[in-house]
Amino acid sequence: QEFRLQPTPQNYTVQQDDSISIPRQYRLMAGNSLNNGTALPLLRSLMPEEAPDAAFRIYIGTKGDKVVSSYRKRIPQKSEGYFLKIEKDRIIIAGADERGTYYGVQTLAQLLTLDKLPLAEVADYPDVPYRGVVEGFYGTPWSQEDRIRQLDFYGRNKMNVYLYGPKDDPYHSTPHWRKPYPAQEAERLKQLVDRARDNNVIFYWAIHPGQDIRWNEEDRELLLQKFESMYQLGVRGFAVFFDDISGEGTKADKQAELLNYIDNHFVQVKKDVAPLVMCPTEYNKSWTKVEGGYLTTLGEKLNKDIQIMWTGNRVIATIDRPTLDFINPLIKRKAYIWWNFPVSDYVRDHLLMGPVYGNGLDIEDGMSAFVSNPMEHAEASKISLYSVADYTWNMEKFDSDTSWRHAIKDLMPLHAEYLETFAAHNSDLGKNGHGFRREESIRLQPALSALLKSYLEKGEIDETAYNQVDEECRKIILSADMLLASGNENRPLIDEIRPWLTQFKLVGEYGKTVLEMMRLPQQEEAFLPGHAHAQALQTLMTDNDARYPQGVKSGSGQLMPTFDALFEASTKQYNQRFHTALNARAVYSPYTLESNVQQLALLPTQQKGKEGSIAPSNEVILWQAGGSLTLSMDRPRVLATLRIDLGTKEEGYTHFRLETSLDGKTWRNANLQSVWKGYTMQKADVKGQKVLKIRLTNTSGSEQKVYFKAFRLTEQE
Ligand SMILES: CC(=O)N[C@H]1CNC[C@@H](O)[C@@H](O)[C@@H]1O
Repeated sequence: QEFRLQPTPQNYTVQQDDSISIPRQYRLMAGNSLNNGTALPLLRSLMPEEAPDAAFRIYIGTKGDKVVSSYRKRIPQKSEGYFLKIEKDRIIIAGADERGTYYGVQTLAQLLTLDKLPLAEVADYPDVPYRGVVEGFYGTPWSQEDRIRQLDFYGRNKMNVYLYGPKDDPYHSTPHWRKPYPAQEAERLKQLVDRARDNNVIFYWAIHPGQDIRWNEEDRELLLQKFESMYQLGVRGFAVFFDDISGEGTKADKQAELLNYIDNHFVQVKKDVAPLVMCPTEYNKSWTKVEGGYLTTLGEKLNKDIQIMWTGNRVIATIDRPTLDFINPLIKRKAYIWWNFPVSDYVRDHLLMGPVYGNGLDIEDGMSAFVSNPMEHAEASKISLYSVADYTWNMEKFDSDTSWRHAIKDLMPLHAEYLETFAAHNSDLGKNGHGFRREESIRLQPALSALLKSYLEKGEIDETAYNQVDEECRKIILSADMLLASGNENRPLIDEIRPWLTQFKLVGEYGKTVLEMMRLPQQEEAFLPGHAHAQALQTLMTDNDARYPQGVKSGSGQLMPTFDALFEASTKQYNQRFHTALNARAVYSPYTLESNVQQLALLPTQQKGKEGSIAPSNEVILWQAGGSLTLSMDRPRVLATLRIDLGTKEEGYTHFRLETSLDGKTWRNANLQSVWKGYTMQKADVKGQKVLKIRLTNTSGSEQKVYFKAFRLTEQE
């Protein structure tokens, strides 16, 4: 693929017919303003040979430095803007500010990867003021090495903020947000803060106190002391997240009072701290009752420089002009977008490796920030993050597919074609509680549907489509093997996605086996081995790695549904022809969920062996009075255990009634016994009971706010 600068610059011209060889030595003319910045160290790391008498010169400085005064008018008048010019005997890098100058050097770094330096002129600046990542997901927090690599990646891609807020860090959230980090963790955080500075990234440390904060002076002082301890580690950006909580901590006026206090007595006092950021409890439109006044209270009371985060019209949503036209007037400032993609903590059996698309290309003026909440798989998230960097720097010129392909090449240049095959078929989320879906297997979709359509409707094989799908299955198997054997090119990535690569290969083999079956439903003997092999592959694809209790899904959007449908159709044909009863069901979940509780209705059910479950939800569930959830079996089954965790203490369960039924008409109570304290995990005494349905109803007469952390059953052997 052709060379491109990343992110796409606002203005970039090259003299086509000319270039210079990269100077071995150069005389550096640097402005004083850069003395303790990171632009010079970066430049020196790229071009090591400084020589006072060298003919070639590099002029580098920020607006106001004498050394670049003659280029002053060429510097874009925009925060973090820069002017870069390569001439025969000199390079000029002039920034609107220190970070702009640093970005000019990052752009030069990319040009230096070419064999010869083009006589280029770049006048560049970012569209969105704050661009980057919020590590804000549930699940295994990123490791120290993950974060170091991420910060270097943000520097190269001109992202300027990283917000540290992993939900499962006990010192970020309940129970230890009031306590300073133990020495070892503190030291690691200090390393990250230093690495962020090297990459000109503002390191924000976020606190998530809302689940148990008390609105009193003691907690306020404890929170400020915690911020002070982080400031001592070098942190210069602070955030308070009030998402996914219920109870006292959700009050807007109290939240505003606390934030203003922090702003007035900490942020404004320190003078070298970035604007305070907060995540509201009502952080998306589907949960907001405007007349309730939560958002307007924040909009009116919060100091104007405090940033307010927003995930869009729903928890997981793309961002467009109507989204911003709704929220900005309410909060009386530009929303600080928290984009919940490619986060996968609600679909942990999937990887989200597809293109970044669906956000408006004309909304740069409507937001103060756009930060992505990524997957717990740091390296794999870089495909999306590369494109988020591209999109937020130059929105109008953003091209989703071009950016996606370059993101893949950036991640694994030597294996890009194989990683692209893998990523193309691992992008949809599958059925999920948020109803958010993505395109998958886009290029193969026409062949998949043509193959299926002709086979189902006419029992015929569309040879063109057949050959395309067959060829793709070959590429899938090859890609999986090539990536698994790719050695040190990007070992951290392969370590993260290895279970999905193994699964991906099985999907390819399953596809080939099903394609062979399609040719044989009239052959009494020859059909059988293929059918048996297909079933073996189905077993291997569902009983995958015990280390991934949440399961591992690959190609679930298009490939697997097509292959399963073809497996069923060919087997049904065979059974009709030879009056046999071969199993013709490929994918089979014996459990179905029905609910009139909006946030539960779409949750997928899972089965692994004798265990059945409803996928948990991360957010607080607004469970209306009389609302119920019913899990139905395909036939009566004998239960061993049922575990339900609503994340509430003992008394919370008194608001609910659990019932079982054998026929869906007559119901009997199953009472809930507590099995351990803390977040009470509940067990229902259904041992040995044969049931067809299980129903959980809010019988309290009023709306209940609970979590939905677990709903798991086991059947008797
Ligand atoms: C503001 C927000 O989205 N908070 C939560 C809850 N919503 C999305 C989840 O997947 C989490 O990753 C996220 O941390």
